Amino acid sequence: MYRSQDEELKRELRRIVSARRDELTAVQREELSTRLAEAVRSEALVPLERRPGRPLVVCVYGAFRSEADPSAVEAWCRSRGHLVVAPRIRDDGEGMELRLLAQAEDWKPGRWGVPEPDPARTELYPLDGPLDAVLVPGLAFDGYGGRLGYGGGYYDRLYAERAAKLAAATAQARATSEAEPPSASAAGAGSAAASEAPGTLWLGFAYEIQKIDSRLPQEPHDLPLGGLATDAGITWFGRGKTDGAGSELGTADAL
Ligand SMILES: Nc1nc2c(c(=O)[nH]1)N(C=O)[C@@H](CNc1ccc(C(=O)N[C@@H](CCC(=O)O)C(=O)O)cc1)CN2
Ligand SMILES: Nc1ncnc2c1ncn2[C@@H]1O[C@H](COP(=O)(O)OP(=O)(O)OP(=O)(O)O)[C@@H](O)[C@H]1O
Repeated sequence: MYRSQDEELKRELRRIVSARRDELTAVQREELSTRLAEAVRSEALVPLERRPGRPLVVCVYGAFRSEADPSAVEAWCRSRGHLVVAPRIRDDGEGMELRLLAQAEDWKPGRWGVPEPDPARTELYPLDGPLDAVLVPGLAFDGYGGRLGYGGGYYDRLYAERAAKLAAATAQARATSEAEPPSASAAGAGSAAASEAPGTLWLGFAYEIQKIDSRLPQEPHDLPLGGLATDAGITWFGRGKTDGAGSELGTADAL
């Protein structure tokens, strides 16, 4: 079967970087994940706390295989009264939904053993609801916003579905406000777009050893990361890296 050069390269990189990650011992993974969580807290979330007049909403994931573990970020968010959400692969397998994780016990192993919010214990969170930061897992990252995942395209689709919903909500709010100016009721049912929430920070979350020097192949459907957090700190990737929820974020000076 025909396979493009990029697909071949991605396959090879997935193999190399996951092997490198698998070499970390459990103790090393824990130490590096602690450092990573500290970087995310101090360089991204604490600055974001200055922004909304509401608790932050932060999307984490449950680590599997030898992934960097965001559970310290999760615990910190709860201790500050912020909301924690996480993605779950929908029953149709075609995409992901977000669910509100009220407590650390709400995880359970899902498809492929990937931890996900237990659908029996957690509430759905609207895809176009306020979302301040999304920690994005991956196998390999470059220093230019490129990301390589397991190849399901799940995070790319989550980004695209949210952006489409936000765009629809914005169009709806605009149509309503044109119909009945300048009524406050035109704000449009509490969606992030209508409430003019600043954009969502899509932040890669990985060990420094997952960063590669060369540029990863990029495709139009790849989600635009605002930054990459590693145990060595956060690299920011310029402006306009949001899902369309409002003003741009993802540069340190925009925070
Ligand atoms: N913690 C975590 N959660 C996540 C992701 C992730 O990378 N990390 N994902 C990021 O998108 C999604 C899950 N994506 C995954 C995609 C493939 C496989 C997997 O095991 N694939 C098999 C091959 C399966 C096949 O080809 O049929 C394999 O690699 O052996 C696992 C997770 C959603 N949740
Ligand atoms: N917005 C989208 N709508 C439909 N399909 C998509 C979308 N984005 C990505 N895909 C599909 O997902 C597949 C995998 O994409 P890619 O190789 O970029 O995954 P990945 O980013 O490595 O994986 P993941 O996000 O699951 O970690 C591609 O075949 C692509 O067509």
